[in-house]
Amino acid sequence: MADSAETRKLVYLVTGGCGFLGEHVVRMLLQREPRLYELRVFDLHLGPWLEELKTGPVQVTAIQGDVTQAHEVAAAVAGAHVVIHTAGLVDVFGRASPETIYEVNVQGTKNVIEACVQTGTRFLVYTSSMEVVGPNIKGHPFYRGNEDTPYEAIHRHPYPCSKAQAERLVLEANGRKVHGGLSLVTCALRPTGIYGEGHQIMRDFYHQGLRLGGRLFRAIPASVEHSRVYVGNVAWMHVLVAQELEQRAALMGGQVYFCYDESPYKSYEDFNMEFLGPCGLRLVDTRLLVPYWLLMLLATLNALLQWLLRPLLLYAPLLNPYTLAVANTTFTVSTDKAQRHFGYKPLFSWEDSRTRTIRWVQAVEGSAP
Ligand SMILES: NC(=O)C1=CN([C@@H]2O[C@H](COP(=O)(O)OP(=O)(O)OC[C@H]3O[C@@H](n4cnc5c(N)ncnc54)[C@H](O)[C@@H]3O)[C@@H](O)[C@H]2O)C=CC1
Ligand SMILES: CC(C)CCC[C@@H](C)[C@H]1CC[C@H]2[C@@H]3[C@H](O)CC4=CC(=O)CC[C@]4(C)[C@H]3CC[C@]12C
Repeated sequence: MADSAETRKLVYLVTGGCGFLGEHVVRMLLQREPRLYELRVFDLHLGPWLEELKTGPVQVTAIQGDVTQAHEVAAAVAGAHVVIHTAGLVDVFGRASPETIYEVNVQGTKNVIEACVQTGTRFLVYTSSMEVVGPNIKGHPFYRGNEDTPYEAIHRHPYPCSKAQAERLVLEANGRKVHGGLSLVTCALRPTGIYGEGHQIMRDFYHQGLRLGGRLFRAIPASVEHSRVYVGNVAWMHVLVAQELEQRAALMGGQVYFCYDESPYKSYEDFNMEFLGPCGLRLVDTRLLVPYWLLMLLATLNALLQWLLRPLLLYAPLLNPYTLAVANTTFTVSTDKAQRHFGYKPLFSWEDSRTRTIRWVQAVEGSAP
């Protein structure tokens, strides 16, 4: 569509717009939404990179705010046509308290919904998570499942519990009357493990490998497969849903969609090695040396240490009972619901996603050959 002033009339708000996914959503909107007049980026922590975005035809408004504060959310939402709500505490490492996780992920989402209703914003896209489904506390595998696959979604950990509650609130809000008398149209997207430029856990793995002399020690059997999805494709799905939600409200309203692309099914560690291998790391297979019971013992000791040290410092290693359980339970998605409902196709191929991620690891860690 030609870039002309009369086509630019929409106001978008992205909460969590300075996060790993949020930044990619912001940049994707600027590249792929020709109707954009104003892009509001709402985050607790604003990134300096936002300044470079203010030189284009779209008005980029940086809003430092807290989704737990209803009045701040209402002020940011007022006048927006679409809200893409990605803000959240993504914590399975014990960094934040369960109360804080609930406050941000559930109460924060309630505040966004109520702000849409009070100010008349009609379209809300929520970033949910695969964790709303599983893996469950019984360790049941979810093998090539889709949005309709029966699965006993039982959670105890604060993070998946909070995401499940928030998703339910968003879906239940679909159809509510907003200020002005029209209906709210909501939709929730469920990414699996997101990877790509800006993925902090990938960076943590790389640093761990450097500390261990260029080696990482396998803790997860190669047979345990996880679905992963490239951040650029997750961002693209968010933008496409936002663009299609008005025209396809009857079909898409109140629906959930897994985020997927052509990334291969692999164990979490083997998948990471697709990027860390070309950066010089090697995965040492230690399944004979480090049996599961020993890993469970180490994970439990980490949790105990975290609890003991909490008054003094934050000790939050990757390995804890929850991450070990999730990593050791197959969770793979096979679906085309997003394509059937709103024509989604991945924007980035697996080869492109892999190359971009490798280049990012090499660039940020100075390991380029
Ligand atoms: N990283 C992953 O593998 C997956 C992430 N998700 C979901 O995607 C969303 C984004 O996750 P990531 O980008 O990975 O996390 P992130 O931590 O990089 O980004 C979250 C953003 O939300 C902001 N935020 C946190 N608390 C806030 C508050 N009280 N008020 C305003 N902003 C606040 C943070 O400052 C951050 O910029 C989250 O909702 C998460 O649950 C879903 C599936 C997988
Ligand atoms: C035994 C090892 C030390 C474990 C290392 C891998 C773990 C840190 C990660 C294995 C699976 C990851 C989670 C999964 O991708 C699903 C997720 C969805 C989200 O919404 C947020 C992130 C996460 C919980 C993700 C976190 C890291 C793992 C537990």
